[in-house]
Amino acid sequence: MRIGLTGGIATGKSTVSRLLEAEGVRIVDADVIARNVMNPGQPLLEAVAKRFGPEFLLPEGGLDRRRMAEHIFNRPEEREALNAIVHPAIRAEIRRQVEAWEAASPNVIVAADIPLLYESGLEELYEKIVVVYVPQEVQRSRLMLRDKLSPEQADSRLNSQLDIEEKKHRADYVIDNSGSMEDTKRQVEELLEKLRSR
Ligand SMILES: CC(C)(COP(=O)(O)OP(=O)(O)OC[C@H]1O[C@@H](n2cnc3c(N)ncnc32)[C@H](O)[C@@H]1O)[C@@H](O)C(=O)NCCC(=O)NCCS
Ligand SMILES: Nc1ncnc2c1ncn2[C@@H]1O[C@H](COP(=O)(O)OP(=O)(O)OP(=O)(O)O)[C@@H](O)[C@H]1O
Repeated sequence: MRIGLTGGIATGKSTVSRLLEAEGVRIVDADVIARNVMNPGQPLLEAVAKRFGPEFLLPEGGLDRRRMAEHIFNRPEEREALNAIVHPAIRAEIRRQVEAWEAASPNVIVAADIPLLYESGLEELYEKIVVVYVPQEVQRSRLMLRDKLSPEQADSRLNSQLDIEEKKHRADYVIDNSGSMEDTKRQVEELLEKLRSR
């Protein structure tokens, strides 16, 4: 069974992924894949340098992530340009990993953790979609704290994504991660019970 796991930036997708993994769910992580397709030497980096300029690459050959983040999160057209270069490769690799887990064991539950699942129109690829939700104020303060961002930097990232309330509204299942870790863990267990009894 294929589950899409999404939410907004810093709502707790990785936290929920770890809880699911401890219960035997196989995880495919789009952020990790996105990083790997831009490791030094990866062909996509050439396309990035061609479109954005060589100053977006580090001397060691990898992507200058900080610089690219500053550049794209306030500029929708530039963000779209980066997405157009990297998203096809990310999608192909997500698919490859999901299929590999399924081929390895027939009854497995695979959860693909994809922050931009709705923004990229990937709903149809998953049987059920789980949204990890916190209210935007909680999201904003956890984001600033974790990534040491200014309020302006945090807001530009938040504004680059579909509103978390909209994602909650569209979800098949919602995990509310605004309470304690224990509370989230209980919800994850309940979710798995529902998924396994289907
Ligand atoms: C811009 C980059 C270099 C910034 O790197 P940085 O290390 O600061 O952030 P990181 O990759 O850990 O992403 C953190 C979060 O930002 C959000 N985010 C990242 N890219 C985007 C984007 N193109 N649009 C909207 N939100 C995004 C996601 O919620 C993600 O979980 C990097 O995010 C990137 O390469 N983005 C393009 C690929 C992408 O879309 N990745 C996210 C989904 S697969
Ligand atoms: N229930 C909770 N209570 C308090 N803090 C939490 C809780 N869940 C997660 N956090 C913290 O909030 C931050 C965001 O969580 P996490 O990294 O899991 O989010 P994410 O959705 O995976 O983020 P991203 O989209 O950037 O990958 C982290 O610093 C995490 O430690």
